[in-house]
Amino acid sequence: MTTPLLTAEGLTLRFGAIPALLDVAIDVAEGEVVAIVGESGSGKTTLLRVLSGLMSPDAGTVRWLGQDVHAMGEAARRRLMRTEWGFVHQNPRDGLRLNVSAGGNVGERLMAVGARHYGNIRTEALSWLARVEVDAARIDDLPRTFSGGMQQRLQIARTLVTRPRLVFMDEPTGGLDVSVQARLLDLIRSLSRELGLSVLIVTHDIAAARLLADRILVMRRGRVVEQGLTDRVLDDPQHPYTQLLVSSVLAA
Ligand SMILES: Nc1ncnc2c1ncn2[C@@H]1O[C@H](COP(=O)(O)OP(=O)(O)OP(=O)(O)O)[C@@H](O)[C@H]1O
Repeated sequence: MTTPLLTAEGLTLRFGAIPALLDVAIDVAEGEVVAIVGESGSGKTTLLRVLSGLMSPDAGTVRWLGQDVHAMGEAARRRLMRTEWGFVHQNPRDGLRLNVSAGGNVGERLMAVGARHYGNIRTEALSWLARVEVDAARIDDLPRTFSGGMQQRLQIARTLVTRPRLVFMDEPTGGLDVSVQARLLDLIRSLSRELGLSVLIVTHDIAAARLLADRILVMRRGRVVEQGLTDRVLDDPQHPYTQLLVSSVLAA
């Protein structure tokens, strides 16, 4: 078995009386897509924030290649965010710079990891715009003139251009039209396979989890109530809550 890139155990975090995370364990292997599903308020976003070091747990550890994420210090964590990790936010405005051109949004990430040659940066930005199906003619336009789906595809290009090993995605298709969602999910699936990315995706959309994920974790009230290979969890759910979740999708 390959050594996991990210491992976490015993994660517990309370907001006052609210237990957002209770003894959560998770790991993500190289090239693996793991979906975290569950109802609103079950702790999915909090888990993503704790795993990516944005928030400290009351108890438990998170390790990246064996290194304690919460003990490594802000500078080292920021470096990880620029290099080996990527983050795709639900709202593209949280992941893009709206007053910078589309090409600039992609190019400045390359500059942040040391690229200096303007021609090469522009060529790479153009190639990434093509990969995420944004018309090359829009390279100098500001993202605010883009549709929601285009902004999200641009955010993906900006995130992936530096070839991270692990990408955290928080409801990346939330708030988009159904047809736009489907196209975006296909894009995420093909890029993650092509690049051998590890992805940790939070979603309340079971269909999205089925399409993308190798493994699923089901959360409820801060706990992981069930986890396993995607087909096993969705076709033969063991926990009553997962059964409810799956049957409510089938009934919809
Ligand atoms: N900063 C905070 N202060 C107080 N309570 C919080 C805070 N962040 C989250 N919570 C609470 O912790 C619990 C888990 O929230 P979280 O956002 O992680 O759930 P979620 O599964 O991501 O929900 P959603 O799908 O609606 O985004 C909820 O009860 C929420 O109200």
